[in-house]
Amino acid sequence: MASSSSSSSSKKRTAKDAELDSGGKAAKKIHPFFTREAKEPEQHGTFKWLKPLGPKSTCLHGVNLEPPSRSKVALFDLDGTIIKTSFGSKDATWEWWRLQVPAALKKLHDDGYSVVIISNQALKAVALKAWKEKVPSIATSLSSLPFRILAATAKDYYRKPMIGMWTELTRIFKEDGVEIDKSGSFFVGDAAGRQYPNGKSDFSGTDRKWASNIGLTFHTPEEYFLGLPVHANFKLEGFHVSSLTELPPYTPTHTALLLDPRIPEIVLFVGFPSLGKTSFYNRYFKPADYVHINQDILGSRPKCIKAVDEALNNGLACVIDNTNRDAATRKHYVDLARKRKVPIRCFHFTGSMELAWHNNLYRAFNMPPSVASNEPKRELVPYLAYTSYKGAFQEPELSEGFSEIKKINWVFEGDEEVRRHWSMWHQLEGK
Ligand SMILES: Nc1ncnc2c1ncn2[C@@H]1O[C@H](COP(=O)(O)OP(=O)(O)OP(=O)(O)O)[C@@H](O)[C@H]1O
Repeated sequence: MASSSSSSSSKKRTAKDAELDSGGKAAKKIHPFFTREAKEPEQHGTFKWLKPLGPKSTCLHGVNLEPPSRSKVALFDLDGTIIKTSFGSKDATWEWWRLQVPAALKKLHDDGYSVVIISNQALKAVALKAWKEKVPSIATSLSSLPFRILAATAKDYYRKPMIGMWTELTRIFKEDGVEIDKSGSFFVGDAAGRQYPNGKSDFSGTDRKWASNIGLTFHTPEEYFLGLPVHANFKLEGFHVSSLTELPPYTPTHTALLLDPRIPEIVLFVGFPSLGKTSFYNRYFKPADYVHINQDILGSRPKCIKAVDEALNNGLACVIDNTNRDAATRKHYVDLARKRKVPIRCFHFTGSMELAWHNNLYRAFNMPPSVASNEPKRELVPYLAYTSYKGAFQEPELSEGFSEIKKINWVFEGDEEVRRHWSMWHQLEGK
């Protein structure tokens, strides 16, 4: 089935598939550079690169001297904050962002803070190699300052504004018996979404989003190092769940979700990947013993059709939980319903592509343990699956042979902790 072919592979993604990033492009594979170095710490003067973190070693981890784990943490972005931006440069030269920076960092250490640098560095291998040489050279200039650095080298869970580097940091501190005091800690970064009177704006708002996701006080470098007034005019771009309007869970039409009296029928779902179709099935149809038909699980459309046929033979109703994006795909099931003389209802999940992509990132990277322990582990579905759904989508129509089309709206379900995670900024690239 064309519509679900992209999502169908998603439940069985291999590690290779999972390296696809948003935009459907092949993500940077982990360069052998990382795997070679992973074994031994690399010592450069007082600085050493430790074993990279994460299942795919995509989070570089280094320390200058022996940084103490303290409950108050002063966190800094690197490029455009501690040093002048030289992003992607292939040489290891650098300059302080402003001359005040080293003394300010030293003072924080003396005042009882842990100093930690948090950086996005999804660079090509040559630039990354230069960058890895640059950090020890910065450390040499800060030789008496113990600090820790974490750097996300891929477009994954570690990349700001995703909170992976924070999760690792809290874990490292916990191993030292230290709970980070969020209210006494702060983050300084230049990617603040600032809008300027001349019409220009910051290249992104990623640092401010990261602080907001975690609940940390945020400062720009100008505010923190130079004492300039707070720059209040900022705009964070991209999808945030606060933009969703509240809607009823489904359109009131002539039938309830479950038919009364219950008869064998086909319920066919239509909607972007990760828009909550399976969750909806589990919540409403599973308890009513509807058979779950899913091409990701069964492997092919003929197998789905066979399974539907068998369910109907046994007097059961079933749900086709695929993306079913176009009329040609849906026709296979409409024809089967006609042949078996049972009704077929279409449930169209109307949430946007932005919401679906957001849920995809949430599901792959940011579900709280209470949800993750109840759902199968799912890799990130490539962005291409969303754009191809959108490109080929045909609005379902009664004339296709449905007895009813019900619109299913997104309604958040979950407790405060689930909402906290789901409401974070989820983004792998762009603004
Ligand atoms: N109503 C909801 N409230 C909160 N979270 C939800 C809700 N529905 C789904 N989710 C979460 O969104 C993510 C995607 O949901 P789900 O896996 O059900 O989507 P799907 O449409 O079946 O995806 P696919 O087509 O890729 O199989 C999951 O992590 C799920 O926990």
